[in-house]
Amino acid sequence: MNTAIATDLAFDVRGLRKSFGAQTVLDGIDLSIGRGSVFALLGPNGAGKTTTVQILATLIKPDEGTAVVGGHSIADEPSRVRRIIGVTGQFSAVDELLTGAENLRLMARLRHVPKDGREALIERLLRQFDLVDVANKSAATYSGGMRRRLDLAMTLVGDPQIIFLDEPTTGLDPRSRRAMWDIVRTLVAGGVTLFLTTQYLEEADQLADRVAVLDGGRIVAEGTPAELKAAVGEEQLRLRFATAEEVGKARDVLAAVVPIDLPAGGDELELRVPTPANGAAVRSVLNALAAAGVEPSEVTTAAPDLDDVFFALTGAPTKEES
Ligand SMILES: Nc1ncnc2c1ncn2[C@@H]1O[C@H](COP(=O)(O)OP(=O)(O)OP(=O)(O)O)[C@@H](O)[C@H]1O
Repeated sequence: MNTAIATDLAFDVRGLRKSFGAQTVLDGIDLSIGRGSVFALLGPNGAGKTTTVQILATLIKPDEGTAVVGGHSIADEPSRVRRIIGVTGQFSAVDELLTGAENLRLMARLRHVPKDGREALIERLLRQFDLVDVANKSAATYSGGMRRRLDLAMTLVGDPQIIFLDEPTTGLDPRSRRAMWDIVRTLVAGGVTLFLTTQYLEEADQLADRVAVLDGGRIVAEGTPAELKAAVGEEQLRLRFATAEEVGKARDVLAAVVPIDLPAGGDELELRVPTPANGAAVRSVLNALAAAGVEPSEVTTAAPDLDDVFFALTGAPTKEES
């Protein structure tokens, strides 16, 4: 019996909870994600991103809560959910002993792609994912980027409506990361819904229509990347100093000028000061510093990034679990 629920939502998630032993990993997660959009679940290592994906992909069960994925309840119709999703995770489905083409062929059989369409599909995917030249080489010889592309190509066999990408670019070099982003953009143009997890703020910013920030088992913020950035002001002054001592001094001086805790910058020699990017505002910051005898070695203005958003929301920089 098909008890599909009519909805414009690809995901309708209410009150998901999950603990492992005494450790509460998800402490009440609600999500509404429209069809055809890219959603990014952003959080540091150990925040519970993979656990969320595993629950929504019906690989593990939540302790509490409900989720409707592509119109099907994960509790009542897990096999229907499985039929319309594809999952690429940190544990890839690629069989290293097989070639790229053989991996795709195996997946086509598993996904019941009709026999007469299989080879054409495999050729198309090899082309789409730039794997034609290595199609007949064993996957064990592939670079990290090639393996990730093959994994994603395998996920597309069977035309899933919803694709989970669990940290798709972790460990890839910048070039492979950009290549993966381009592939993701092509997928979205084709109409699929993407549920992406990432620790990279820039990745969420680049790809996602909406972002949710997961911290301490809860969603601490949700919105478009632009909305989240707006939460920390439109502009910031980035001040770089020569020594940590100068940074400390500047922090004390600016505490009187800017009435918020200053987030640390990309490294400990940078301070990020939320301020309008106009002459008067910038001058007042620099004058206050000069009066105290602290001179930044470098001054730039920039839009805040999602690192700043994370700091503003949680009072701490993104932290990996210890
Ligand atoms: N099967 C399990 N048994 C016990 N603990 C688990 C299990 N799966 C996950 N955990 C724990 O749950 C927490 C969240 O893990 P999860 O993998 O969901 O985080 P994550 O946000 O995906 O992190 P990462 O970026 O490291 O993959 C971690 O502390 C992890 O050790």
